[in-house]
Order: sequence, then structure tokens, then C-alpha cells
Amino acid sequence: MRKNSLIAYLRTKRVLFILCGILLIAGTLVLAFAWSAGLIGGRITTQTFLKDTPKTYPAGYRRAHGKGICFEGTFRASGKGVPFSIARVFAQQKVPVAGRFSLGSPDPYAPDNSTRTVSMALLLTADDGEQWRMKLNNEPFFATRDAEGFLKQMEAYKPTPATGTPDPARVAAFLKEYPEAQKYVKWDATAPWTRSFAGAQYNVINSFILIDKNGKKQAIRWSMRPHAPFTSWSVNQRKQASHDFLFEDLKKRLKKGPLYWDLVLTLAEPSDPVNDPSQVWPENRRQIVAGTLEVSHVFDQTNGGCRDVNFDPTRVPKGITLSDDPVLAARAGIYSHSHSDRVREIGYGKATDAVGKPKNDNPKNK
Ligand code: HEM
Repeated sequence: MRKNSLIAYLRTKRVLFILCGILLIAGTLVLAFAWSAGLIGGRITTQTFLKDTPKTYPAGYRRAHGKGICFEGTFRASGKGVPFSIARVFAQQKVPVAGRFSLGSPDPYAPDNSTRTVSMALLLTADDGEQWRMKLNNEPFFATRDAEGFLKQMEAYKPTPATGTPDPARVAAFLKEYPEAQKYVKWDATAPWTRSFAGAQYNVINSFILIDKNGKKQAIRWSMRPHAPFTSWSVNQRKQASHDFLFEDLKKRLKKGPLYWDLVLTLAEPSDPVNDPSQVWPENRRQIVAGTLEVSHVFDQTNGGCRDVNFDPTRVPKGITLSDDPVLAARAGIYSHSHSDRVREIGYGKATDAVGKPKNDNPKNK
């Protein structure tokens, strides 16, 4: 081989070698992105939690807790939270609150007797500009120790087409993998259903950490405890209840005057699990009433207000931080996706009912 053609040959080899290297790196990056987006390898991402929901109802609605009503109110701090946290909300006399009551069902047209889950979402804005957002349910605990368990629970309890009921073998396999969910199943089967938003206690379920002025940390959970007494309905009363019974009841009560809930902080002992929302803490834990929420009036969610808010529970003010509860961490991403999807649908004019236009007038939105 002559010298020139040898050099040309080696150059071609080098170019090929470099090209292969570039392709290998690019391929690896594409695969890594696809894996992290959950497109290959069956990895669970925040999108996995939302994949089934958008087609079941019109655009612009929350992917869960679709039926809701906005409210405004005021939080009055008692001052008893101040020794535990520098968050301004614990000291400020009057904190404005924007909120939302909802049903757990994703369907914005669900009848009020179709689910036992009722919820309260809050956004407190203190005078130092710090916000505290939260979502609370009337359930006292989460079914599973992690968010993947929630997906598996949904899957296991899906009715089979043949019988219209869940497959007992799938349920048994789920309960074997997540034995802690037995507690939730029992609660779900036996606890009375609330007959009013006003008398329900709303629980944060995940754990958070308070930080005081010396940097000392205290793990907590909290509840909004109603001043109105809890009322439940019999199975018959529930069956016969009107479609919007709970929302109508709320409006009627508010015509007579405001409704109140105490913000009750429960302080963890060092032995209490803060990273597992399926585990309740012993009943004798110290509790502090850090203030009282007054709800003064409600208004339709189609008119804005709470409609476009993401009550992301990981948006906490200075003086409160997140625990390492994996369900809390997973929720942030799920809520962000649900929020950006629905707000995008509204922004691009795809939503009709969600923004108060005639119901289902655009078949593309179904
Ligand atoms: C892995 C578990 C969970 C999943 C997949 C999930 C999913 C969702 C989704 C997609 C939304 C709609 C969010 C939006 O568009 O703004 C939502 C709302 C909500 N979630 Fe969850 N959630 C989970 C756990 C929880 C827990 C533990 C609680 C109770 C503490 C909770 C309470 C709520 C409430 C109250 C709302 C309605 C908030 C509002 O009115 O804007 N969720 N959830």
C-alpha cells in the first residue's frame, strides 16, 4: 500500500471510529431520556398516575377531585404554633385564605353520594409574602406506604368485565404485597360517610417538619377539625340523596353564617414514622390548636379563583419543610402535571364546561 492511500485509509477508519462513538453517546442519551420519561423499561413516572384519566371527562378539569367549589376565608393564628415554627402564619392575626372543597372522584359531574372522600384545599398567604398550600382529605391515613402502592391498589380493585367486581386473586396479591392496606380496606368498609362538608375533619396524612427560631425541628401532621358536629347518613339516606346534596348543604349553611375549623397540629415523638403515611401515630400525641379557619363564602369554580390553582402540598413557607415521605414527594410531580395539563387545555380554548361554557358543546373535548 502506498503511503498516501495508507493515510487516507487510516483517516477513514478514524472518522468511522469517531462517528461510531458519537452515535453510541447519542443513542445512550436518547435511551436514558426515554427511560427517565417512562417511555421504555416500564418505569413509573408522574405521568403513569395520570395516563388513564384525561379521556373520561371534558378538558380543563382536575385529573382527580374534579367536582369542587371555591371558597374564601380567613385564618386566625392562636400564637401556639410560634414556639415550634418561624412561619409567619403561626403569628399573624388574620391570614387571607383561598380554598376549595371537593369530592374525591375525578368526574366533575359525580353525584355527591358516589364517593366517601371529601376534601379541603387551602392556600394561605402571610404578610411576608410566604405561601402555605395544602390538600387535605377526610381519610385518616393513606392505604399504602408508597405511591406505587396506590397504582397497584387501583389496578387490583378495578372491576373485571366478566363480573363487574374486582378479581379476588388480584386483590389478595395486592394485600400480600401491601399488608398495611388491610387497615384502609377495613376503614373504608366500616367508617361512616360524612353527610356534610361542614362537619368533616380534613387530614394532611403526610408528615412535615416545623423549624423554630433556633433551627430545632419537630415532625408534625395536622388536621382541620370542624366546629360543626359530624353527621353521617344511613345507606338508605345516602342512596336517596340528591345529586348535589353536599354542595347544596354547604351553600345553605354558609347563608346562615361562616363555618369554622381548628388547625390542630399533632407533634410526633421520635419513634413515630414520618416517612410512611399508612401508619397512624398513637392517639396520645401532643396536639396544639395553632389557629382557626373561618370560611365565609363559596363561589363556582368555573369563574376562576381556585379553578386554576395548584394547591401543591410541597409549597410550604419558611419555617416548615417536607419530610422524607415518598408519597408526598410523588404528589408534587403528579399535581404539577395535572395542573399544567388542565391549564393548558383552558389556555388553548379546548375547555368548555370547565370555564362555564355550555356543557359538552365540543365533542373533541370528550
Ligand atoms: C399517589 C397518591 C395520589 C395521587 C396519584 C393523587 C392524584 C391527584 C390529582 C391528579 C389531583 C388533581 C390535582 C390538580 O389538578 O390540581 C389531586 C387532587 C387532590 N388530592 Fe391527590 N393524589 C394522591 C394522594 C393524595 C393524598 C395523600 C391526599 C390527602 C392528603 C390527597 C388530596 C388531594 C386533594 C384534597 C385534591 C384536590 C385539591 C384541589 O381542590 O385542588 N391526594 N390528587
